[in-house]
Amino acid sequence: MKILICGGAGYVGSHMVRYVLDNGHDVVVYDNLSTGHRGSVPQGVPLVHGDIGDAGKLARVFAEHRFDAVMHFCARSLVGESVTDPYAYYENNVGNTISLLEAMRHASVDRIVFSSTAAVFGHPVSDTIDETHPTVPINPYGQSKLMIEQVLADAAKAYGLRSVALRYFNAAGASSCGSIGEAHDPETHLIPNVLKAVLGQGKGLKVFGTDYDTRDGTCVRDYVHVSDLASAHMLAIDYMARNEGAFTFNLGNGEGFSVREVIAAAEKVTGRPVPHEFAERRAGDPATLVASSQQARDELGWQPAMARMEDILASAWNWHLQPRF
Ligand SMILES: NC(=O)c1ccc[n+]([C@@H]2O[C@H](COP(=O)([O-])OP(=O)(O)OC[C@H]3O[C@@H](n4cnc5c(N)ncnc54)[C@H](O)[C@@H]3O)[C@@H](O)[C@H]2O)c1
Ligand SMILES: O=c1ccn([C@@H]2O[C@H](COP(=O)(O)OP(=O)(O)O[C@H]3O[C@H](CO)[C@H](O)[C@H](O)[C@H]3O)[C@@H](O)[C@H]2O)c(=O)[nH]1
Repeated sequence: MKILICGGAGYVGSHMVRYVLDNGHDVVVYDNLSTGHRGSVPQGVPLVHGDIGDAGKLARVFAEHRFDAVMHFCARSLVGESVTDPYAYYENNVGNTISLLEAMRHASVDRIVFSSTAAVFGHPVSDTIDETHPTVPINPYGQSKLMIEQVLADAAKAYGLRSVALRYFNAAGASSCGSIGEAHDPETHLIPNVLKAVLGQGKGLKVFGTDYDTRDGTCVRDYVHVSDLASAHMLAIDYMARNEGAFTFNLGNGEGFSVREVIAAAEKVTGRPVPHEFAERRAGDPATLVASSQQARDELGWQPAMARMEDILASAWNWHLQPRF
């Protein structure tokens, strides 16, 4: 197969590129490098430096290659920024995604895997979140992703588009070879900030909130390894070959870790203390987000291989010791 990976220079996308290549398929990366890195795209993989909002450039790429499917990782994805600058989020995550979908339609490419998020659910009403959980996003980021899930459902009916929206919980970890990892600037995610604190990098780790209704007062999240997210995308491509329509799956390991537990596990894995201080709650953080991924296991045949927190942290630590870009 030949797959167009939009956002393939970013964190999750660059792990996807390697996974697709390792499985013997061809890849073209399309990325505007707004948050991605040229250096994270492997040598020899075509990288088109372009924006998915640029209909002309997209049309040329679709005319030049015959793609079997698209994987779409492009987004703005900072929850706080989405609250202060919602236009930018709706423009990129909704408007530009529709431009990509239009380009696919014109080129008769009818399969897409879309990066959705646990942020579509808002405040959970059950201990674990499955696909039947209500979707009531509490910020424009989550809302923008939910809007595209709706667009994909409508496009299935109107144009016969096949799609799988994968709602990742908290993506984490790095490639086993240590060549790529999580390199956002600014970095807002917990695990990289914990490991930077170990290394004395960054502004110092702050634990946002200690008065949540959780076992130790800090927020609980379900961390899922990037390579397991990648395997789910390949399974989603297989799934679309067998099934017509628009589908959504939740991707997590079904186990929650509090911020304090992540810090403790990082101290164990690195053998070093994690300097940190306690701070006010961060706006827009639900207390607990834990997935039920039974549907992904049953229907996609998904089996996470790096589900243990120690393994996730060890892979991230390996990269943080020698970040390449
Ligand atoms: N990281 C997580 O924990 C997480 C969790 C849930 C969902 N997601 C979603 O997964 C996807 C990937 O996340 P990530 O952490 O790898 O983000 P990232 O910022 O590292 O990667 C996004 C990539 O898309 C590119 N991009 C953005 N807008 C573009 C545009 N208009 N045209 C072309 N390229 C564009 C960026 O340059 C970057 O390379 C996003 O859609 C995000 O919302 C991430
Ligand atoms: O320096 C930090 C960073 C994070 N946290 C806490 O650690 C937990 C995890 O925070 P992350 O920023 O790592 O991830 P989020 O849970 O905020 O993830 C949200 O944003 C992601 C995209 O950035 C995904 O879309 C995801 O689905 C969505 O829930 C939160 O309780 C947060 O308050 C800290 O205490 N200190």
